[in-house]
Amino acid sequence: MFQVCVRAHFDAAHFIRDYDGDCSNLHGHRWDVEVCIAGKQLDQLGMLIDFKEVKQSIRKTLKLLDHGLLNNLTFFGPKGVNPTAENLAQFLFLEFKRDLVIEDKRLAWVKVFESPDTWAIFKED
Ligand SMILES: Nc1nc2c(c(=O)[nH]1)N=C([C@H](O)[C@H](O)COP(=O)(O)OP(=O)(O)OP(=O)(O)O)CN2
Ligand SMILES: [Zn+2]
Repeated sequence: MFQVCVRAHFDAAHFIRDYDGDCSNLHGHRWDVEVCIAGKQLDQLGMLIDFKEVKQSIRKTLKLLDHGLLNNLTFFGPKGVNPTAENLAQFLFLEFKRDLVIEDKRLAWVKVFESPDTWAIFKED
């Protein structure tokens, strides 16, 4: 089994509703995002998937979030879930899964770093 992973980042603000502490105030992060695709079969070039393909898809999605307020997205709005690293990892997983054409491969996991020392991972069971 191979895994091909790409890292990208974006900057965005958020606040965590009902949080007992500073994180309920509006503040920003540089969010680092890692996306990994898994599969068994390499192509004739020896690639599971071209890094370029993955980067294009990720950059397109992250551009929509860059310099924005995550709480403004419906997913993280008043009727949605809080924009924690965990929920952001799930949100991005669903976005990438919809956008990436990966045929015989699968989206293995998405990792979201809120800081160099703190991160969350979402993957399907
Ligand atoms: N499991 C999670 N815990 C927390 C999340 C999260 O997304 N998932 N988010 C936050 C806040 O967004 C906050 O910005 C980060 O808090 P913290 O790590 O405490 O940040 P500090 O810069 O204050 O860290 P120090 O090391 O204490 O300076 C909170 N928790
Ligand atoms: Zn935060």
